[in-house]
Order: sequence, then structure tokens, then C-alpha cells
Amino acid sequence: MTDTLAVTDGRVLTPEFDVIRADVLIDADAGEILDVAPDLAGDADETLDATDSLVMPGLVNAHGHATMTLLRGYADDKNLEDWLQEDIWPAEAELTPADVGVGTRLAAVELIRSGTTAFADMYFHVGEVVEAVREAGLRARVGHGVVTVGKDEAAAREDFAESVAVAEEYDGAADGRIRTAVMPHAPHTVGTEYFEEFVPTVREAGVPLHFHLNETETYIEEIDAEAGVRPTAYADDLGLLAEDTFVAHGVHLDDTEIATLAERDTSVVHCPASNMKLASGMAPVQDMLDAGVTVALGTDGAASNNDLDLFDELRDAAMVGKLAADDAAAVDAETAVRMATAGGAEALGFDSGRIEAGANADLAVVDLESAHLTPEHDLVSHLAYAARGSDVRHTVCDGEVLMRDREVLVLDEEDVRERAQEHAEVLVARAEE
Ligand SMILES: CSC[C@H]1O[C@@H](n2cnc3c(O)ncnc32)[C@H](O)[C@@H]1O
Ligand SMILES: [Zn+2]
Repeated sequence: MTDTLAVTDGRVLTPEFDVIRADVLIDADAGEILDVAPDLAGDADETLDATDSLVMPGLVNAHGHATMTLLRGYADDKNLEDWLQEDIWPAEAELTPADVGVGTRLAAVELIRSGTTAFADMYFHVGEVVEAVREAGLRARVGHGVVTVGKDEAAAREDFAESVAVAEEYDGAADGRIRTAVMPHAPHTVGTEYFEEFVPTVREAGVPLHFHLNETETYIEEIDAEAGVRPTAYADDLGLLAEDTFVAHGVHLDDTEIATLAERDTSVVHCPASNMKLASGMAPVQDMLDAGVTVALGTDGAASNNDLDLFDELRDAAMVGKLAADDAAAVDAETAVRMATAGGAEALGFDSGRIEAGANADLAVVDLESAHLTPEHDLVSHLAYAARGSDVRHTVCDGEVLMRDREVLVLDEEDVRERAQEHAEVLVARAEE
């Protein structure tokens, strides 16, 4: 085992968003950055060349459903409600644990290739997700997604209880790279009585919560009709909002809801591509940031995106943020990159998202030698507006090199793709029987 690894001869994006010439020395066993300074190669057992490249924090994909890579391109061009009910949920009813293992590995290859080192996953058969993450060397916050609507009381209670049990069982797995959360799908898909029954214990145990919030007007109206309040107030009354809660989407939030999220220190994961594709709307990102809300970025599942490249998300976040605010200065380049790195790490509770001694050794090395990254006026601008996931040449997570010179070292990519194609075909055939 390599004790120390040095990423050499590159330029490094600092937490202050300066770009400096430095090496990054990593304790590979501890998975921690030891030093950021010139000429550290001599101190290392192994080196990773970053000449003509930018060393940046690994990206954090703070909301998604990794297995949904198997449903990429299966159902497009529909609004969220029709897409879920007519296509996605019927297909997911046929999912096997093996499908989840294969789909998550496919997602892992895509994440590693595009420089993402940490992600959140809300799904089923979490044991399979955990095995895939362990093998891929990534960092993740995982949880069992609970939906109680349409279930009888016993089944609904069992589903919520499973989410709690899963969070307990897998927390700290894969040498601590896996953390967990309880993940009720959304306020409108989980009965109030189950929130009331389980949330106090979850809160007492200090387990984080993750759920979809205010993604469409329809879902907001459902809660309003049932409880007479908007979903953020409903969630707050149930004790769902806290510092270790991160919610996905927050597309339709009024000023009162934004103030509540800021007050509770609850993070919001913005998913601009999914929100555009499903025509859900434009999230008020600049308003959230101005109110002090931590905003992270997520792709959501690959069936509503349709890829897991967080560089796309970065650019979309900046573009949609300007449109939503009617202000070209809104969600600027640095803000977008921060949301995809430090913002994501904060939302998921990881000590990552910055290249600094003491932080997790999670980083991406971006190859700058290409026409679309020339000339070099401003590298942060390039990261936000011009770079692509395919520009990433090395990916390091927890001090382990997951991809070196665009070769994924931790998974057999060809085998993963072959198995994903087979599993996707069989899954869809079962769903359409
Ligand atoms: C209960 S596991 C997660 C559940 O969420 C579904 N899903 C995927 N994308 C979205 C979205 O944008 N909004 C709401 N729910 C979504 C996924 O298909 C799983 O069933
Ligand atoms: Zn989602």
C-alpha cells in the first residue's frame, strides 16, 4: 500500500478560489491531505502528474438515484408526475437487488470519469448500493427511500422502519466512506402518521434526513389541500428541518419558506437539469444564497438528466440562476463551482470540497490542454462555463487513485457496461410484460 501520494506540477484551486502552482501531498492510508506547497514530490512514495492541469476538489453530487442509470433514455419528454406514474414506478416495481448493484456500478464509472468523488443516493436495496460504493472507492451518503402512499398500514410502517434500520446498519461502512441518512421520499408520498411516529427517534439518534421538497406546484397543492400549509411549514412542524437535513430541489419556494430553511440551517440540493427536463421550474437559487441557505448541486437520477456529469450541472446552475433572478450577475462562476464542491460537502456532512491540509483527499485533476479551454483568462470561469466531465484526467478519493490518465482503475468498465445493458434490457422487458 502506498503511504503517501503527491499530485505534482499542476495548478491548484485553493479554498479562497485562487489558483496557485503547488503540489498536493496526501496521506493515502488516512485518506487526508497533508500539505499543499511547491516541490513535495520528493516526500512521496508515489506521484500523479498534473502538468498542464488544474487540481480541484472532487465534485459532490448531492442528490440522485444511482440505479436509475439503467433507465437512462427509457422515458423522456414528460412532466414529473406522468413520468413517474406511467413509466418509472412501474419499471422500478420490477427491480432486483442485482439490478441495483449493476446500475450503481454504472453510475460509479460515470461519476469517477467526470471527477465526482462523493454523492448522495436515495434508493432501494441499499446493501447492493453499499457494495458497489465500497468497490468503486467513492464516498457516499446513502439511504432507503420510503414511500407509504398506496401501501397498507403494516407495509408502510415496515418501509419507514427499514429506512431507519438501513441507516443504522451501514453508517461508517467502507472504511468510513459511507454515511447514511433516513430518506422519506417527499412530504406528499409519506403519510403524516409515519413522520410523527419515526421522526422523533431519528432526530434523537442524530441521523440526517433527506427528502424531495417543493419540486412541482402540483406536489405543493397536495400538501396544501391536506394540511392547509405549504410543504416547508408542514415539514418544519413535523421536526424534519434541521442542520443535518438536506432537501432536494426547492424549485417553488416563497420568501417565508426560504427564511425557514435558512433559520433551520437546512441545505437545499439544486438539480437544474432535471428541473428543466421535467419542466418543474426554475429554483430561486440566488435568493436562497442571499438568505444564507447552503445550496449544493445534484443531477437527480440519470433518467431525468440524462447524465451524471456535474460539470453540466454547474453550467446549468449558473445559467438558470441568472434566468430565475433576471440578472446576469446572479449565480456567478465561483458560486456555481462552490455549490458543486464545498456546498455539496457541507450538505452531505463530509470534510471534503476543499484542497487544504487536514481535509479528505478527494480531488479531480482537469486537463487544460484543449481547444475549448483556450485561452486561459480565468480558470474558474472555465470550470463553470466551458469544462466538461471528459476533461478530467485523474480522480482521487480518500487518497486512492480511482482513475489515472482517464483509465478507471477500480472497476472493469467494459464489464460494467455490458452487464448494465443486459440488466436494463431484462428489466424493461419485465416491466412491459
Ligand atoms: C423511494 S426511492 C426514490 C424514488 O424517487 C424517484 N424519483 C426519481 N426522480 C425523482 C424526482 O425528480 N422527483 C421525485 N421522485 C423522483 C425514483 O424513481 C424512486 O422511486
Ligand atoms: Zn430525486
